[in-house]
Amino acid sequence: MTRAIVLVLDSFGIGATPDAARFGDAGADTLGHIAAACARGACDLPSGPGAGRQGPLELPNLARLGLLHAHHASTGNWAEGLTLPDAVVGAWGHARELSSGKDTPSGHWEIAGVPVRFEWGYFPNKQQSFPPELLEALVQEAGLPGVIGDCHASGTEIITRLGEAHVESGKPIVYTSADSVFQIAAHEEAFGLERLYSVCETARRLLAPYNIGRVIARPFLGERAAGTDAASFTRTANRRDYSVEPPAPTVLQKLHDDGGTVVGIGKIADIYAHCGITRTLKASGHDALMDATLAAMDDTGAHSLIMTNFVDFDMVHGHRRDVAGYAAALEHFDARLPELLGKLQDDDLLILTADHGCDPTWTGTDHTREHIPVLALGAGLTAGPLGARETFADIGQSLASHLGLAPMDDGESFLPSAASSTPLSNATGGH
Ligand SMILES: O=P(O)(O)O[C@H]1O[C@H](CO)[C@@H](O)[C@H]1O
Ligand SMILES: [Mn+2]
Ligand SMILES: [Mn+2]
Repeated sequence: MTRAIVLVLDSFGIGATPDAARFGDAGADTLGHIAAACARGACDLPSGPGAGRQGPLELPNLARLGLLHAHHASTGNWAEGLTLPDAVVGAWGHARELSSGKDTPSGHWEIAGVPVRFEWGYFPNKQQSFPPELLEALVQEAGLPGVIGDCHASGTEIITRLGEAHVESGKPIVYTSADSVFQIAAHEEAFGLERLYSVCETARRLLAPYNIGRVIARPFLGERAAGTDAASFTRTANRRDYSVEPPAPTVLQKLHDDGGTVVGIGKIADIYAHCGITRTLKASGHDALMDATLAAMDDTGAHSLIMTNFVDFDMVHGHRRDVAGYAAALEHFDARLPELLGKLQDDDLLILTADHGCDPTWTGTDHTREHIPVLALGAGLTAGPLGARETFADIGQSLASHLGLAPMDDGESFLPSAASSTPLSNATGGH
């Protein structure tokens, strides 16, 4: 009953990579800087989302899997204020990225054994970011009255700034970031959700010559409150990503082609451009994503991969530079981990990891080039260090080995060559 469960904590970096300076990210450390802010009392949340969180960061279950040791190996520092576990039960390490970008598809594809060795196209951070001929073609082919935006922006800031102009004019808001991305924001009701998706599909087609990784639909709702100047626009859960296909078959594709089952939860199917996905479970919010993961563990049989992307760390907290919210989300995720550990079966391999960093204390609103944690349990692994991994693809190679697939072209497996028969129930103390 060989299964693998991969949880991607989107943007949960554990310290800058050796090449971070090239990205302006030398010194970035998502976990370390959140921990430091919590330790100095800067992340107390008396009310609102995450209410009740206060003081030093507490991640006892992730710490037992080796998170703090992995962060220490990555940065040379112990994350401030966290309690070291009595015993580490997992195999832990940190990995650097071979891919040229620090974006979500690159990170996920490399985790699945396929690094991105080519350079993506990017749009410059200047007044008019997009080529005029591209926007003209989009307006023409999608039958739009025009577009507004045309710049680098944070998605929440730009709808606050331009939401009303969009609703009044019917012109969608187009913007980008340090990622290889073309994002389109539009009001779900005033503009229409299906119409927004259709405009995104047109954009996806027109962007082919520009080598852009993703088009993202960013629907929102809200209005200007009557009699005031305050407009409140909020993004909805109906975001949709239109990624190009991975440059080579990922371990998901290989498992799928081998007759296995690949369950993609949350954004996973979109990120892999629906390549190699057997079943998609959509869910919004970390609780629903965790619930869907637990349900999938209950009803997914042998020769399978369950992969979940926990997007709110990145989308709701990292890009918003919301340090306290990120801390609360981590603690909430940690508190739910025992439920998942309790469902592991003896032949399961569990991997917790990330796809890039998004240090909420860093300048700007973009991702940060960081090591990712590699926390693994099962498949004959013994508790202890996996060392500094040269590529995220070591995860994909380990998955291929665990699932009995032909080796991937990249990456080195960290599983013991002949998996020992140490049952998971012994390693986790009964979980
Ligand atoms: O600011 P928002 O719209 O959340 O966008 C962020 O999310 C996108 C995907 O990670 C990135 O391109 C970044 O710009
Ligand atoms: Mn991401
Ligand atoms: Mn992001």
